[in-house]
Amino acid sequence: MITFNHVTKTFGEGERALKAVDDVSLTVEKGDIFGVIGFSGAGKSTLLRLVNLLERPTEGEIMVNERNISSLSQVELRRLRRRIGMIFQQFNLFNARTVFGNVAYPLKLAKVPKQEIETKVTELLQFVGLSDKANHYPEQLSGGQKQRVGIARALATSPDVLICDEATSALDPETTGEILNLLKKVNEEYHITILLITHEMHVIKSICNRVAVMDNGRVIEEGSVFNVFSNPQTKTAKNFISSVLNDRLSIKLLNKLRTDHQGRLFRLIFKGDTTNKPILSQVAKKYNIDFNIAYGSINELQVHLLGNLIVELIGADSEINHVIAELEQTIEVREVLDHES
Ligand SMILES: Nc1ncnc2c1ncn2[C@@H]1O[C@H](COP(=O)(O)OP(=O)(O)OP(=O)(O)O)[C@@H](O)[C@H]1O
Repeated sequence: MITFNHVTKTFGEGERALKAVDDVSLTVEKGDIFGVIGFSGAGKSTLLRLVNLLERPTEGEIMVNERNISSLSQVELRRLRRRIGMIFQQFNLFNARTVFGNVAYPLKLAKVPKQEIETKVTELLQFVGLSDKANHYPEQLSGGQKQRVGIARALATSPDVLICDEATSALDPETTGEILNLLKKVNEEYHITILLITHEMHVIKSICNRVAVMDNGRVIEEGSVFNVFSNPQTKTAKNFISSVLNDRLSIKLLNKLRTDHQGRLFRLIFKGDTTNKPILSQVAKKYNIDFNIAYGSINELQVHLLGNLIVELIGADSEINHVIAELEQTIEVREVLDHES
């Protein structure tokens, strides 16, 4: 649906040239909720702005619905922009227009007949839960309500894609949850593909099925949320992920575990089906060793579970080695050393 093919965006020239987006290739499939995560300055906003040509790529091509958007005429570009709704961190509502007027605005621009506008806006306000606020002005609304108006307005032209620029960053955690649920509903009920950028991993964990991690303009990791979360390759991805999975130990806790547990410590990672099998107790019985659970966490990632246990294995070294070899056939096992990378 959206493909970036070796896309680079350079700002400035000569010594001052800066590659905000650097040789990015990725594909957002129809139906995805695709999240791009990165620290401030990683290039996320620029990447998003390239999709509707608010920025033009310096190199590479961007395909939307199999058409290279750089070759579109002005008329085609306007049509494309109607197929791509956008919502913003600061909502960008018109303060002088009512909630109804804000949502109706893109339809008025498209010269849709008045009666149709009335029907569409009424439907959308009901969808976002703001039917009773139609005649209110933005300043009378909470942040979450403003973002609901932003979402209704973005949906007015019945887009195929919704792009979200840090849509929940200005909201408190509870309201963030409500807006994320609403975005999921947009994806499921209106079948709209969503491309979002965020610096908060819990946003990715809550609603995305695919994720790309950006650093210094480059995509350094990309894949299904489950695969990237359960097997991150880069330090940046590991840091983002541990912030939500709660699976890394602080040095302080690790030292305490070392003092409390004299045996060897192992981290066991259970993915998918292995989370509900008594793998550990079966192997421990077979080799006559004891185990002590020192730490554990379990996370739900879409329909999959990802479990993390740190266990102390107590017994003869030769038996422990057998246990590890057998566990490794079904789950991931790592000995916990003095610090974890
Ligand atoms: N119009 C511009 N002119 C010059 N440099 C720019 C321009 N827009 C962005 N940049 C630079 O490109 C880099 C990437 O910026 P971008 O806003 O895309 O990052 P980001 O990941 O979205 O960060 P943030 O979350 O802080 O917005 C930054 O170094 C930024 O200063």
